[in-house]
Amino acid sequence: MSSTGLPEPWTVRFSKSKSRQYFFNPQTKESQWDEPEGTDHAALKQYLVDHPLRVRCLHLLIKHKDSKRPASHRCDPITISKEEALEELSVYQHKIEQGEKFEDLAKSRSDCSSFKRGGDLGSFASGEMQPPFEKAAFALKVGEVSKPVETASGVHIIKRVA
Ligand SMILES: O=C(N[C@H](Cc1nc2ccccc2[nH]1)C(=O)O)c1cc2ccccc2s1
Repeated sequence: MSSTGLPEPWTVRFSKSKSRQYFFNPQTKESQWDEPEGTDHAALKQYLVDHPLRVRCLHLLIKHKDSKRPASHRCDPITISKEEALEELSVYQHKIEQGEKFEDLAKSRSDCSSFKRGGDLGSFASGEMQPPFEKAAFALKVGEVSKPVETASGVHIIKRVA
């Protein structure tokens, strides 16, 4: 039995088209919706808590002059340095720690087009977002807020919501 609770060599994956998890056997190339015979259901449940297949996050992005797309609905072009962006982000980090609503802060300040949705990026799987963002997002527990995360887009605070 592997740490997944599934009998070897079965793995658990996520079907985007059907928006649900499925099970895949890399040896036989079989795939199926139902848990394979002999699955330890409690162990699989815990595994998926510790290794979510997808997460849903809000984020607040502050871009800087070296961002890969230094443009924003808020102002063009973006001229602040990365250090200034990090300085400003720490102000928002403090506001969040003081209980201000993440969505409101993202709506008013984020340079990502997701600002319209309170910074909501929807749910995503591994491989869909820039690696530093993915690493930080998947390390969060539901409800947790990250420390500043740097990507090619700028500097972010991430809140995992699911
Ligand atoms: O890449 C996007 N927006 C970029 C900025 C950006 N770069 C990111 C990098 C990682 C995660 C989110 C990110 N947002 C932009 O507006 O210049 C996305 C916008 C949206 C909007 C809704 C859902 C997903 C996404 S991903």
